[in-house]
Amino acid sequence: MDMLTISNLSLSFRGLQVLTDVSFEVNQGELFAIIGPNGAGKTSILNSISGFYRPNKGHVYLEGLDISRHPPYRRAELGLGRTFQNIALYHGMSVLDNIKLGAHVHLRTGLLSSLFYWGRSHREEMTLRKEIEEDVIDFLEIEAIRKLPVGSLPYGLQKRVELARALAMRPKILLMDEPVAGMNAEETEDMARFILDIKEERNITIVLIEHDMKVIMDISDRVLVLNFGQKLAEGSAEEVQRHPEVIKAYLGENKAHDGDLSTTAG
Ligand SMILES: Nc1ncnc2c1ncn2[C@@H]1O[C@H](COP(=O)(O)OP(=O)(O)OP(=O)(O)O)[C@@H](O)[C@H]1O
Repeated sequence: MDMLTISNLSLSFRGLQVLTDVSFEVNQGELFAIIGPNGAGKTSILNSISGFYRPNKGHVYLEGLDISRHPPYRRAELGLGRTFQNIALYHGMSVLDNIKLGAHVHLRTGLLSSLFYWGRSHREEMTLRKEIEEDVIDFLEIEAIRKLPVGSLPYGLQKRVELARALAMRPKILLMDEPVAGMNAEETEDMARFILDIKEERNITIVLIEHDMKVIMDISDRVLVLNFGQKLAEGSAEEVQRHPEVIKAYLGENKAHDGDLSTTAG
């Protein structure tokens, strides 16, 4: 079964058509990239998947379950994790406290049961919390900065902390909006390696928006190309790179005259 199915999604804002009949599937364990020119609707797709936007038409299925009407917090509980284009962290708080905000999604006991069974549930919660935090901190190699305020860290590390918080939610699928935007070459390389590790070692499905074509070529299994809110092409990075419509729309018309123009599904 697909991890994520997007079926005939259409979205508009006050007459502005942002997405038109977009459909695609993401397989379990896959790294699926969405690319396209500025304003093509990439972030709007992520927002529709995570529930921040309500599409006018279409459905979103997570492991076959129709979550189209679920609010964002419910989708997060079901395993949808998310990182943002602009870092969404509490800058005055420590790295560890920011990560804790992610881990709390998975605490089993609600407030009421905590009042009745405080001793046991509290201990369980603390153990679970600690396990998740330690695991994520270790995995992303941020042990040395755990006590520092996020605002004092260089940009690349802040992005890594944001990723840590998303992982602390134990997602089945992680939506990432431009994870390497604004990073220098070394930070980009580190982040690309962590994204691959998340997929390969943790078996987490990833949907990624990115403008950095080298990163796309290096790490993605499949690529969807959007243009003016519509699907233009879908295939391997190699395939979409050679697709004439993609070259025309996205990579620059001049390239349409070199090389192989063999096509893939559109
Ligand atoms: N909340 C909103 N209200 C009104 N218009 C919106 C809203 N969100 C997105 N749009 C519009 O939808 C279109 C697609 O925007 P979106 O951010 O999804 O594109 P994008 O492909 O992610 O662009 P970029 O690569 O520049 O981030 C744009 O014209 C944008 O102005």
